[in-house]
Amino acid sequence: MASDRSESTGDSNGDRRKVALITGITGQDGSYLTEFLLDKGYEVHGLIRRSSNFNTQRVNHIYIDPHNVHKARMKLHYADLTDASSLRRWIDTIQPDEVYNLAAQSHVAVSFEIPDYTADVVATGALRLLEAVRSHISATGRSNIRYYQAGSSEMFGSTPPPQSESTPFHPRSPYAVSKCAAHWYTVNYREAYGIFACNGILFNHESPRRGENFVTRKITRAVGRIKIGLQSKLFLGNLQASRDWGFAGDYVEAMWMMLQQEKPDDYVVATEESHTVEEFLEEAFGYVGLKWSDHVVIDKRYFRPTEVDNLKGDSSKARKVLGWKPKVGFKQLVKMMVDEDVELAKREKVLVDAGYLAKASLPKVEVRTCFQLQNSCGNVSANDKKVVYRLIVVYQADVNAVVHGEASPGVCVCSVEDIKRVFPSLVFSDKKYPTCHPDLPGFLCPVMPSLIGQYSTWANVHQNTLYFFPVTM
Ligand SMILES: C[C@H]1O[C@H](OP(=O)(O)OP(=O)(O)OC[C@H]2O[C@@H](n3cnc4c(=O)[nH]c(N)nc43)[C@H](O)[C@@H]2O)[C@@H](O)[C@@H](O)C1=O
Repeated sequence: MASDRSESTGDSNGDRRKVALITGITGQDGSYLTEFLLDKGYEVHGLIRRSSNFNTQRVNHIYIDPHNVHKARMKLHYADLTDASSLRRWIDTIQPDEVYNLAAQSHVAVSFEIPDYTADVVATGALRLLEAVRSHISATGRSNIRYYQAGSSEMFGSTPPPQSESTPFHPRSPYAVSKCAAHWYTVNYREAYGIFACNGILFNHESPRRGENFVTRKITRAVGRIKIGLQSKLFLGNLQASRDWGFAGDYVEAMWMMLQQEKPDDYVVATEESHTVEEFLEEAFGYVGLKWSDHVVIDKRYFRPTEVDNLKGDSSKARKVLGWKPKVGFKQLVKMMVDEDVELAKREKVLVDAGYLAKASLPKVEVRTCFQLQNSCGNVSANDKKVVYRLIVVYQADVNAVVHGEASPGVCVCSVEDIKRVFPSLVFSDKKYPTCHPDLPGFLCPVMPSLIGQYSTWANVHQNTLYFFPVTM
């Protein structure tokens, strides 16, 4: 994996290539920036974290066997923002012209769960990298090295829009506080040591490569799977939060532009348009002819202890000084993501239909009527016209993942259609297992929460078992 820069830093004319070092190269932005820099003729080195699973999916299409030194202009090295010695060693070895610090624990909600780690990587990690650059310059005299720090609109937090470079920060999560620290470390190293260091304050930027637990991708993945019949419900948190969503491919160009200026500075990068999560839903589901309200269920677990309500950037400085502007608008971005995720769902469907995905992710399912449960509603006759039957699934996390597109164990109530979609091989006999009343509304019948509370405490309710319960109308 490792190599130094001396093997391949010249192009075919013998001119020295520019060399970039990227932390976070395996992420969404890292992959787009790598493609962008390779197109510009750079040699790109990426620092990656050791993981027992391969985590390089987003750059695999760029990777060329490093034994082919003339072609392999992207190289990967093991390092970690929590390991100062690895950062200094790779900067000394690679001798980059430009350093892009894109690595982070970047999930805002997760930062409430692992605040210490988030601060270590996002805040102190940036400090370690700046310090590695500073000490490298001091040891080698290579003072032309340029540093880019990935800042975030989350730093503005509760400060009302529009937000520009002069808007005060009011961070609302451990992630955002850590990004503020990284921002000010960068300013301080610029002022204290004269390092060419820039902060890009990027508003939300999305793409088909976005991680699947950020809200836009979570929505477009679900739209694809719902459209293809692999999923029926989507669980989300606060739909009223508003974000300025742009296309990640456009934003990496702004990062590079900042480092090509005469003087280092800080820039807001944004589309200057803001939409709520609900508007994103409307656009994404509407694009494939679905109604989001038929599928979305609000789940409190996705609400954050402190929310950022409204982000809308003022990127006039970047537009004026850098000459940057976004090429992809909101509708085009949603369309691009949904199109890709419908294709992805089609590929998943092939595996499900061939029995491969189902084998891996679905346990065997048993079907029972409530009459088979001890002390249950055996006194209700299946022929009683006042009684309609609901299907209750008691399931494990992996079945749940298919039913809901989420992953937590529990009890859920769904329609027979949902169950048929999830378990296509189940045979439903009207005689043996009565189906739901056709007029029964929606997904969760109003009487069902009490039933769930009642039955889920039963000792003899089995996992991976479908139960029919009678509901008196
Ligand atoms: C610029 C900034 O951009 C990103 O941070 P984010 O804005 O928190 O992004 P997100 O997609 O996680 O949430 C957007 C909004 O959507 C709401 N929301 C509702 N329901 C769900 C939900 O189910 N999941 C998620 N993730 N969010 C949900 C959630 O409460 C929030 O208001 C990161 O790249 C970050 O690294 C960064 O720097």
